[in-house]
Amino acid sequence: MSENIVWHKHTVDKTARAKALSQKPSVIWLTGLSGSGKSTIANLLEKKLFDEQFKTYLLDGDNVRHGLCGDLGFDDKSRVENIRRISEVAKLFVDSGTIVITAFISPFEADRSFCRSLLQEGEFIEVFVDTPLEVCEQRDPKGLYKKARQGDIKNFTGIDSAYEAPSQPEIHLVYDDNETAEQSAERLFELLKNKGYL
Ligand SMILES: Nc1ncnc2c1ncn2[C@@H]1O[C@H](COP(=O)(O)OS(=O)(=O)O)[C@@H](OP(=O)(O)O)[C@H]1O
Ligand SMILES: Nc1ncnc2c1ncn2[C@@H]1O[C@H](COP(=O)(O)OP(=O)(O)O)[C@@H](O)[C@H]1O
Repeated sequence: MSENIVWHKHTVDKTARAKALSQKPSVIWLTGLSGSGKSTIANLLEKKLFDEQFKTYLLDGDNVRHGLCGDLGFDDKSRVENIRRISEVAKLFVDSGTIVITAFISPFEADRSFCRSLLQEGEFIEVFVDTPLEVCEQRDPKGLYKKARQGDIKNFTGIDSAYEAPSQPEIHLVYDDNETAEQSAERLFELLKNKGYL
């Protein structure tokens, strides 16, 4: 518990780091079903930001679950703990002056709100990658929906585990049948710029 632990205030703080990096640190939080395009779009978006000299870091569900959250499964309690840890890590990155992109299903509104509550006003940008379940299931890039339908995976989001869609995301990236992943990433990039988040 933290009752006997005192917070150290450092001389070099977030404001100084952000100024040195000439950018507005933030968390661009992508949420959506498995196969909705979070990882693909996040990856393409990071490349665009990187190419424009922004200092970024991408936290991705599958990767984080190999290390920091390698001990967690997919029951509701594990998902809550997963997002709690990621939120705290994202906050540290923001403190370092970085623009963080996250790509997690993050199915529960309360957990996404928790991350928002850790940050200052304007630092949390929720992006709803709103691809319908039928499309995600048809894509099935890792064959997981097939396994879930066969009963080989339990608690699969959208099948037998809940997804709570964001009610007021900063950006609602609505699925477009004719759009490539590159075009979706470009659309997101332009929305972030036009809304003044970058
Ligand atoms: N039961 C179940 N439900 C959903 N997803 C599953 C499951 N089992 C494994 N996977 C794979 O794990 C990835 C999701 O991890 P996340 O950390 O993003 O999930 S969560 O935010 O804690 O809900 C998810 O990655 P994405 O497909 O990129 O979303 C899946 O590849
Ligand atoms: N417009 C699009 N945006 C994102 N992904 C798309 C799009 N069109 C097709 N895809 C494909 O859909 C799949 C999405 O998988 P992925 O990015 O891993 O999703 P998630 O991280 O949400 O599970 C990839 O195979 C990607 O190439």
